Amino acid sequence: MIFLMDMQMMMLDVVYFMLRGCLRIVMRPRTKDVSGELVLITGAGGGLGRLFAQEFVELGAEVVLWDINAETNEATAKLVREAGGKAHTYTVDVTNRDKVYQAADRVRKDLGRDVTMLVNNAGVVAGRRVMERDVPDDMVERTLKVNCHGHFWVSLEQQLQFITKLAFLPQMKANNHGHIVTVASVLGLFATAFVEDYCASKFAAVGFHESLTHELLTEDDWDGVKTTLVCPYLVDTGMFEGCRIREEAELVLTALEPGYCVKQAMNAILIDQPLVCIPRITYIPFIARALLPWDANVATYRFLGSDKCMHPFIETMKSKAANGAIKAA
Ligand SMILES: NC(=O)C1=CN([C@@H]2O[C@H](COP(=O)(O)OP(=O)(O)OC[C@H]3O[C@@H](n4cnc5c(N)ncnc54)[C@H](OP(=O)(O)O)[C@@H]3O)[C@@H](O)[C@H]2O)C=CC1
Ligand SMILES: CC1=C(/C=C/C(C)=C/C=C/C(C)=C/C=O)C(C)(C)CCC1
Repeated sequence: MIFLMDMQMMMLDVVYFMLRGCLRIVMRPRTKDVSGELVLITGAGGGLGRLFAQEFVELGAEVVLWDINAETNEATAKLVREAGGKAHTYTVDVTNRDKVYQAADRVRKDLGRDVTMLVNNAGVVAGRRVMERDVPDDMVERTLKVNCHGHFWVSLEQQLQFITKLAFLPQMKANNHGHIVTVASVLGLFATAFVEDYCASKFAAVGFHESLTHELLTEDDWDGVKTTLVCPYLVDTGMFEGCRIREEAELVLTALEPGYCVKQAMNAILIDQPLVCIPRITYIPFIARALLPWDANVATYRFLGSDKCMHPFIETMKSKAANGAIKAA
């Protein structure tokens, strides 16, 4: 009897959330206020990280900028300060667990408050063929460490703060709010050829986000801690320079402007949306991957030229390495 009642409730929930999802496409829910939040962004010196910092500051938040590259990180801080915002920079390699914990401690001591929002954005790509042994083993490991393990060290540290709040700081428990943003990729939802290491790291980041989200939902005391998974298609930041699909397909699916990508991600974050694929059309291959037979997906990938989309990217990286623009293996 209880089982049947539970099943009825579950089905009502399913219908309700499906209807709500449809309604949200036409009627945007209210956005939350992030002014006064302390937002930590990893990879803040890079294309998307910098824009995230500027967006949050524009909305009245204070930002803590982490990057392995002190110079680009400072450049982001300068832009933020010029816009009248508050930025605090820390040179941190997110793959170094101990250094991450030390930096988190320093942030807490320096600012006298806890980080309330975290954007796990730092990422790398080798841009060489793993299966051809063009990528040194330590570079494969680095991709996994930055794009996946880093999320653990940075988030766990922040998560521990939330737990500490709940255990030791009842007034903060009453506030019960926070947000963990995982910047993954559409390549964490469906894969393409020649980027095995990158796809593995992004699929792992998606798994990390999903499990964490489920975990936060198991405790009522944590229901104010939100999560958002950001899965962009190719963005014009230079990270995947040269990556191309079939010319005709590019008319529908062009590389994203970094500013557009971050604005879309912010829209999702501000309404506590758990997942956003940018642009929306990329939900189709995500769903198709699960619904269509494998060979049917392969046929569409071939037709769209997405099976070989990384060839020109790898060639670009090779010539960059040959010109000394990036470090060769
Ligand atoms: N560009 C694209 O097409 C897409 C990107 N993404 C994801 O978006 C995120 C941002 O990418 P994007 O802005 O384009 O890339 P960028 O290379 O411009 O930015 C990444 C930043 O992360 C920093 N970083 C690298 N390793 C570490 C580390 N160990 N610790 C701390 N910081 C580190 C980089 O420093 P340095 O420059 O010194 O390496 C850089 O400043 C990444 O996670 C990426 O995977 C997702 C979909 C598409
Ligand atoms: C595989 C694939 C496609 C191409 C995807 C590409 C080219 C993604 C590039 C993503 C990048 C660079 C992400 C970085 O994190 C299409 C055309 C959507 C069709 C479905 C299958």
